[in-house]
Amino acid sequence: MGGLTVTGTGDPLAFDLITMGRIGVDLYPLTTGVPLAEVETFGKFLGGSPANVAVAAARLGRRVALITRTGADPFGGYLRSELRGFGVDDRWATEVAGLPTPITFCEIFPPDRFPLYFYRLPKAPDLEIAPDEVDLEAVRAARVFWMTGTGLSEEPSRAATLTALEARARSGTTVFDLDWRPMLWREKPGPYYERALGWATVAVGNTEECEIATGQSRPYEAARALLAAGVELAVVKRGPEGVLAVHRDGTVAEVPPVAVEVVNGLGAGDAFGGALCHGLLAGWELERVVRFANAAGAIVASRLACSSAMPFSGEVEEVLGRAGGV
Ligand SMILES: Nc1ncnc2c1ncn2[C@@H]1O[C@H](COP(=O)(O)OP(=O)(O)O)[C@@H](O)[C@H]1O
Ligand SMILES: O=C(O)C[C@@H](O)[C@H](O)C(=O)COP(=O)(O)O
Repeated sequence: MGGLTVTGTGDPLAFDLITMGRIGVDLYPLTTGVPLAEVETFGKFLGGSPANVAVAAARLGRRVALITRTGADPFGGYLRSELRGFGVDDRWATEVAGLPTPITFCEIFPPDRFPLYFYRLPKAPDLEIAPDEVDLEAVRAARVFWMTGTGLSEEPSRAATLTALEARARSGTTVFDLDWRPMLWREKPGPYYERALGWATVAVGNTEECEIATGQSRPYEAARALLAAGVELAVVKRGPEGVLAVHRDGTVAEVPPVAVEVVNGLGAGDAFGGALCHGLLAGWELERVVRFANAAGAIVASRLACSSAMPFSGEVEEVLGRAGGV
């Protein structure tokens, strides 16, 4: 099977990747294995899954922008400055008056328990992205467009996300990150996930997210159900068990995990996502794309932070070399 081709409009100013959705400040304990009630020192990081994916791809040398909203407050300013520092274009990371920039705490209990606590009330500014504010020309021109399940949880973000998807009309590579954060939903996600799947060419999710999207949680069944829902490539992230990717043309890549000592599993999925975009943009064979993303995910699982922990290409290649990768 040949490489996976990402087509674009040929516009030299087009972004390699535009991600759309939430951003926030991650306030993560600087001590691990300690309950939140007893933590005394926290680190402040740019967070929010699609923001992390944008940072991950920028670290790998891609031209990236993020469509999001922050509060009109000092944390909003901090996030824009961080985006620029990470090399992510912040022109569409604008402010919403009257809503605070969200913050997210977590607890870190390695190797496999990392509960998240979202502070997004009364409403997260990123859910205020409106359809008429989205630069559809830029969205259409981007070689890869990435949106998330959480962006579908409330209006007007839901309409804006679906408008962006429809504008792409399945051209280029359009990724639906099945990203399921149940505490951020007040409705059943099924109908909205189904509509988004109809516009996506790639679906990525962990087994729980695949079950929400398709009713199937076993990797092969889930991948088949995602393909049946319309995508060309189904990617099932399996945490410490690695990854399964199945392409509509019959190509399968099943990759075991890279062994690491886990510090904080949060952010692994986003590292994986940014690296997946990078590999698809590079036109690599599916096996190489998935191995690269798998290694990027493992690297971030071995680090405390999410955004600032995203690996550079050389770091991923080094891990692949040690693991005997392709
Ligand atoms: N403990 C781990 N050891 C090795 N690789 C991991 C580990 N956790 C995650 N990864 C890698 O990162 C990918 C994404 O992590 P996962 O936890 O499945 O996603 P999410 O954070 O979205 O739930 C996995 O498919 C795997 O490639
Ligand atoms: O946006 C979130 O869901 C939480 C983020 O703030 C955080 O950076 C994170 O947990 C990312 O984790 P992942 O989606 O599991 O990679």
